[in-house]
Amino acid sequence: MSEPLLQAVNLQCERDERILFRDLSFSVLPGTVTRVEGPNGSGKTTLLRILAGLNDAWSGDLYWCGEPRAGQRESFLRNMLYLGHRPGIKPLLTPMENLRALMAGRRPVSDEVLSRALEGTGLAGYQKVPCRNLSAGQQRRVALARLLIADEPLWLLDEVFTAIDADGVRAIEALLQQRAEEGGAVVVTTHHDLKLPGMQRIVLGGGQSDEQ
Ligand SMILES: Nc1ncnc2c1ncn2[C@@H]1O[C@H](COP(=O)(O)OP(=O)(O)OP(=O)(O)O)[C@@H](O)[C@H]1O
Repeated sequence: MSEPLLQAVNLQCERDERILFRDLSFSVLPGTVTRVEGPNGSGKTTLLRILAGLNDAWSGDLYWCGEPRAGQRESFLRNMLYLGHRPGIKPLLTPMENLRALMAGRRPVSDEVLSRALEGTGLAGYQKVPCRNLSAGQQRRVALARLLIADEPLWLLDEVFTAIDADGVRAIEALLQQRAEEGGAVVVTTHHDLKLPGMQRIVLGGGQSDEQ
């Protein structure tokens, strides 16, 4: 079996004197999609932010490619893509400008590639419209265009299906599956009834983790 990209051992997180999860252990293997599920407030976003390195209020161990993640910050950040539950785009900027900003500090990408990614998420003709004039779903699609130019093997995606129509949902599902088939790994929180072959589930809020 291949080595996990990410491994969590006995993770625990407490918020406002309430334990969100404890003894949470799982491995994120290359070629897999993992769905984090649970009711509102069960800690899905918190867990994803912990995995992404954006939340330090936890105990336990996290490993990146078999080594403690803390000692591999640079490699981890270079190879991980995190999309938060808000689209995280700037309303005054156009989709092109936003996508360019989302790629900043990563690698140079031509306008042609950015434009094709926006077209790929259904935003043809909107590349130069300020994002404040786009619908909620279109704004989400600006952020999702980032996935079409992502070469990071690990994707951590928080509620990316929010405000997306049925065709868009199918397109995202296909994208997640494709990333896994290419040898990457995806961890996604969602209330959407995501079902993919071999999908691993992490159930928060009193449930248990298993594999479908
Ligand atoms: N910045 C914060 N400071 C203190 N408590 C917080 C903070 N963010 C979230 N919490 C608390 O942590 C708990 C888990 O929140 P979290 O957003 O991780 O849940 P979730 O499972 O993603 O919920 P939802 O399905 O509603 O998105 C909640 O009880 C929330 O009140």
